[in-house]
Amino acid sequence: MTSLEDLISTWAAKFRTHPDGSRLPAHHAACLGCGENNPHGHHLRVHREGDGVVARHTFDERHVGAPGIAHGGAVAAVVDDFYGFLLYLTDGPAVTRNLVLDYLAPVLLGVEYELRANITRTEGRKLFVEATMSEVATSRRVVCSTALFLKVDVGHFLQGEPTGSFGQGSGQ
Ligand SMILES: CCCCCCCCCCCCCC(=O)SCCNC(=O)CCNC(=O)[C@H](O)C(C)(C)COP(=O)(O)OP(=O)(O)OC[C@H]1O[C@@H](n2cnc3c(N)ncnc32)[C@H](O)[C@@H]1OP(=O)(O)O
Repeated sequence: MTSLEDLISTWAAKFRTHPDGSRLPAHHAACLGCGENNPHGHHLRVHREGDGVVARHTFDERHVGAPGIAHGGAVAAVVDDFYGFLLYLTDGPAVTRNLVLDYLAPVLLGVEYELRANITRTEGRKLFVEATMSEVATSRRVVCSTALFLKVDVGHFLQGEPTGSFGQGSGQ
């Protein structure tokens, strides 16, 4: 199994190295939002677009809240993880301190949505970010969000105990 220290060394190398239009790497292979090896995960595929990030995502029966409608917590998880890709365009890791979502309309299962996010401003350790989620077919906006990320050093990530599948796979 890959150690957390190994993961940290590969993750730190991912900052500021991505050409415009390129696919951004997963946070790690077991990540709930984007990891290829997480059977409960959302398997987000995110690209850089200028100073922002963009992705398309479809929720399925694993994410159901009301019948046919994505659970609000699942939507928040996707938006939170999606923000985590903006960090690759900065100079180091940060974590979510504050996450705000406006659920403007139900997010429907089986419907494709486009997510977009960008950094609105930075103040020292603080990264203020915003995101939207819109239905691809109609451009109807269903979620808008703001969040505050705080830069941390890599020691922050040594607070947890890695579990069995942590770190396996390419993380792409
Ligand atoms: C490299 C390794 C990688 C490994 C894999 C990575 C995967 C990544 C996956 C990513 C997945 C997606 C992402 C995820 O899911 S990240 C997972 C979810 N997030 C967390 O677990 C974070 C938990 N929280 C903490 O650990 C601490 O609270 C942190 C470290 C964040 C800050 O604790 P710290 O003690 O350091 O900070 P502070 O309390 O002095 O505050 C600092 C400053 O901030 C200001 N402030 C606070 N709140 C607000 C507010 N609401 N509006 C405006 N300002 C606010 C505050 O006044 C102060 O300002 P100033 O007085 O300095 O001016």
